Amino acid sequence: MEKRKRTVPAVIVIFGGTGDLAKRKLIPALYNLYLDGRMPQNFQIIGLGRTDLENSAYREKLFNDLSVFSRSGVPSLEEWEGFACRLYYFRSSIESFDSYSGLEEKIEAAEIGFGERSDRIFYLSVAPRFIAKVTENIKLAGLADGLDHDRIIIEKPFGHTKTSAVELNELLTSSFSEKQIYRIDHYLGKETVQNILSLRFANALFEPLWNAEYIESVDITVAEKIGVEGRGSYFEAAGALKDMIQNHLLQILSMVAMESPDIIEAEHIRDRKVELLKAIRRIPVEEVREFVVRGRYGSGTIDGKDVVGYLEEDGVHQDSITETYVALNFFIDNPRWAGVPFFLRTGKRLLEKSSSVKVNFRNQAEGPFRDIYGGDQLPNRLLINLQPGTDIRLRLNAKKPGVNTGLRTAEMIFDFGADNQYSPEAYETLISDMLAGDPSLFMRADQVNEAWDVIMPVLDAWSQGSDDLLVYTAGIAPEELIIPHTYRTDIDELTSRCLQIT
Ligand SMILES: NC(=O)C1=CN([C@@H]2O[C@H](COP(=O)(O)OP(=O)(O)OC[C@H]3O[C@@H](n4cnc5c(N)ncnc54)[C@H](OP(=O)(O)O)[C@@H]3O)[C@@H](O)[C@H]2O)C=CC1
Ligand SMILES: O=C1O[C@H](COP(=O)(O)O)[C@@H](O)[C@H](O)[C@H]1O
Repeated sequence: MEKRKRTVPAVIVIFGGTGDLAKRKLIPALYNLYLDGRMPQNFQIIGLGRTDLENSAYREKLFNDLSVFSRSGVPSLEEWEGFACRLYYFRSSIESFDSYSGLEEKIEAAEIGFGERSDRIFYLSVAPRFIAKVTENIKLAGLADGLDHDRIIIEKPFGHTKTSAVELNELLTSSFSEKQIYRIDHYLGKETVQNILSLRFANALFEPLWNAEYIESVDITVAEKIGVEGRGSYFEAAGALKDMIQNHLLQILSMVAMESPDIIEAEHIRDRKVELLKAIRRIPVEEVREFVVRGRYGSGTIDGKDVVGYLEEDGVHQDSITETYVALNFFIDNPRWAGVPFFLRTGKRLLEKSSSVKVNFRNQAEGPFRDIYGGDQLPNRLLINLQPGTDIRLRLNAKKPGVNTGLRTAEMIFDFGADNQYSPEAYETLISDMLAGDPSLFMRADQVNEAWDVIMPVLDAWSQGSDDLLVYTAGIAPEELIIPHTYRTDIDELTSRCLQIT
């Protein structure tokens, strides 16, 4: 790991400094960057919320949160004190313009201590409905100037439809330049997701085969064990399609399927991703039920413990039609992928946490081994485990040992974690890049808009009725969940999938 002390001071204002994301991801990421010597020499963090807290109580709360959520475990008192003395709380309402002059005083006080103007970073870790108001107030109060050193970070979901995302982008770009806006998709900060591009484009092995001639289908799965974890009211308005597919899974799909960028540089990569998103065939609204399946978890058992169904979660309406599982079958209309089904699925309250990409190569049953192929032999498959496992497994057919011509399947395994001693959390990578002014791993406006365009027909179809919403038992294995009937393939475990949704 390269350690660099940044020389320009920074004030980081976290709108939503008392929220779930701040406690579980943002503060741990900032603390670990501090431990790793990757924060600026001078910095201050100002957490903002309505909760009544003194600085000391805020620090104490974050110490307790860090102890639970940080990859570095319980902070040592010495290291914590070095960090905590740069941590402040500002109680205020983000909707009231008056509170922004108080915030300005806090920022300026920090800058007086630094002896110079700092980079001012505004992290909007608040519900999407606040984003327009907060950015407007930051601008009106003159907290940020038009130069690149002041930045605004926007959490997902970015908008709630394509139209609202376009409007939000227009509003943001009327106050800030594109270089100042960092739209987060934390999956892009994951090492294993970034490695998809290295695997594809730094190896002569895969790229010549990475097309419809050799690949039969691609599965992208993000399975979660957790439920909505107290975020019921947020999830009610989102659902798995907007919460996961519109952003994380479409970004993974873009990296798996995009054309090669000329060089590994932000704009080149983003251009190729946008082209890919544009090439995804839009599912006609009247065909959505054939290509998309949705479900909601009922009660069940996970790790031997009973868990409640989605409808019993706090903040969820009794007549909710929100989906916690979705599976879609996409096609990509370009020469590379003609006719290859891409199958994306994600769900909460499944048997285990497991995210992967499976690239299923075509069957070689017609080759010279045709008489002995079959039985235990399976087509080649590249399995890219993204989390929590972080390995890449290439399934091969090899000679059976002994005096015969038989075949057996074998696996070549590369364990991404084994040689990777420094393994930052996604938010560490993203915050560090943002502090350095590097937008490569952030979403450009046109990427966000295209991703919405891909899912809009599904939202439109779902707005017409919900009798296709199925209920599954919490704790079920993802393979046992129903998939769109358009997704047909002969390959191994998919054939054993059965309908378990009741
Ligand atoms: N939590 C997660 O795992 C993830 C969250 N996100 C996104 O991050 C953002 C934040 O989510 P999350 O932390 O879960 O949300 P929470 O509901 O946990 O937190 C909301 C925060 O906003 C503050 N807030 C709400 N209203 C006001 C107001 N009027 N004035 C001042 N502060 C206010 C709350 O402060 P207080 O309660 O003190 O008033 C609290 O700090 C959302 O956009 C979400 O979609 C994205 C990915 C994952
Ligand atoms: O953005 C989100 O992601 C998490 C899953 O993130 P992971 O890094 O743990 O895979 C998901 O639980 C949450 O609902 C969603 O908003």
